[in-house]
Amino acid sequence: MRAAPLHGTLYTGRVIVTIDGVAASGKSSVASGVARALGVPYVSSGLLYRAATLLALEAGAPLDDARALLTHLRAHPLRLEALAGGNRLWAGERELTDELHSTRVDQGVSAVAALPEVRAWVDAQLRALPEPFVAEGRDMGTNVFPQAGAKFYLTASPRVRAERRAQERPEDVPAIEAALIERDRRDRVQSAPAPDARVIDTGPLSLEGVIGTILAALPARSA
Ligand SMILES: Nc1ncnc2c1ncn2[C@@H]1O[C@H](COP(=O)(O)OP(=O)(O)O)[C@@H](O)[C@H]1O
Ligand SMILES: Nc1ccn([C@@H]2O[C@H](COP(=O)(O)OP(=O)(O)O)[C@@H](O)[C@H]2O)c(=O)n1
Repeated sequence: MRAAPLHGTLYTGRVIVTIDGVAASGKSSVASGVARALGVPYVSSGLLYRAATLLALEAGAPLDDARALLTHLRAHPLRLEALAGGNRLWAGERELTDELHSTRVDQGVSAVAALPEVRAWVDAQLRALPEPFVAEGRDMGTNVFPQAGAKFYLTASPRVRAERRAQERPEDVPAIEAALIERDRRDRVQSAPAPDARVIDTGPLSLEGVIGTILAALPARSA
């Protein structure tokens, strides 16, 4: 059953929406907008993979060495602050948020995210967060929160995504597009729409249009 948008309504007690999708498809911007409309936080799972990658790069640890990475993560506990307006990521007293979207983290993160031990570690962090929230990433609707009441998967062409990302990165559009295509390839194993997810091509839509499409598609209580 389709129901009216729920602006301002506070759901209680469970994960209500998962928003997965390819790189730079709009997941965090859309998740933030949906979460604010619903009056709940959103959770950016990619920040945990990015933080693990940054710490490994800083330590000079090989990005395919799961044991070294987990030792490092245990020594530097990470904390995801799931604010509706924008997530923040801390390692102890140090805030990492502004360092997590660099080109070197972009390039390394898929290798770190491919390690099953790291994925299990991230999943445990996410499942420990207090519900309700909107969760965004690659496998929120498939692996981490399969019980979610409403699931979405965002796509857009590589060129559209690169043009958007070019507003946020120092590289030019063709370089960003090539890097996005490569990251999509490396992420393919951990990124597929859940069978019950609604796929939305964000290319022809505005940010507000995507948020509105999701809000309009939510069931009355995400039951
Ligand atoms: N129609 C749209 N849908 C989603 N994001 C859009 C749209 N148009 C522009 N954007 C912009 O695209 C950029 C990338 O979005 P972001 O939320 O960072 O994506 P992701 O979390 O998937 O990497 C942001 O600057 C966002 O505002
Ligand atoms: N649930 C998730 C979220 C992110 N990731 C990994 O983390 C990387 C960064 O994700 P992100 O959502 O922060 O960044 P964008 O891909 O949106 O730029 C992805 O390229 C994946 O390798 C994942 O494997 N599973």
